[in-house]
Amino acid sequence: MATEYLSITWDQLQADARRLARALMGAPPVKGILAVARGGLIPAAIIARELNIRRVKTIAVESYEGPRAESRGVVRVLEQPFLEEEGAGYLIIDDLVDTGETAHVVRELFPKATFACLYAKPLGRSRADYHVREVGQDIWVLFPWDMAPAFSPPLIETAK
Ligand SMILES: O=P(O)(O)OC[C@H]1O[C@H](OP(=O)(O)OP(=O)(O)O)[C@H](O)[C@@H]1O
Repeated sequence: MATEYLSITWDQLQADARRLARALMGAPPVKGILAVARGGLIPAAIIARELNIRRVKTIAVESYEGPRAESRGVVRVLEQPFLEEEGAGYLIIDDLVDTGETAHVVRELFPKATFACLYAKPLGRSRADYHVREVGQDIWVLFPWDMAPAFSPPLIETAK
C-alpha cells in the first residue's frame, strides 16, 4: 500500500523524458517506438521528438488488482501491433515499472526490443534496460495527467 506520493509536474516529466532520450542516444539505432498505453504515450511522444523517430506504434494493456499487495495481477494485452524480427530495433517506452509485470508481458511479445521507462521501482527495475529515476516501492507516483489544480482552504479553517 502506498504511504507517500511523488507528484511529477509536466515540466519535470518533460525534463525526465529528455534525460531518457539523451541516455538512449548511446543505444543502437532505433527503427521505431512502441508506446505502452496509456502511461507510455506522452513519454513516447517526447522521446520520438527528441530522437527524431517518426514510426510510433502502441500496445494497449490493462491490469487487474492481484490478491497480494505486491502483485498487480493479470496483465491483459488488448491490442498489439506487428513488429518484424521480434521487435529488434524497436524501443518500448512506458512511464513506470512498478511490479514489472507489464514490462514482462510486453517483453515476452517482443524479446528483441529495448525497454525504457522514466521511473522504476525496485521490484520491476530489472525488467527495464533504461530508466532515469528510481522510486521507492511504497511511493505512489502521481503523473501530471492524474492531477488537477484545486483550491485548498487555509489550514486554520479546516481545523474549525
Ligand atoms: O510494473 P507494473 O506493476 O505492471 O506497473 C506498471 C504499469 O502500470 C501503469 O499502467 P496502468 O495499469 O496504471 O494503466 P494506464 O497507464 O493505462 O493508466 C504504468 O503505465 C505501467 O504500464
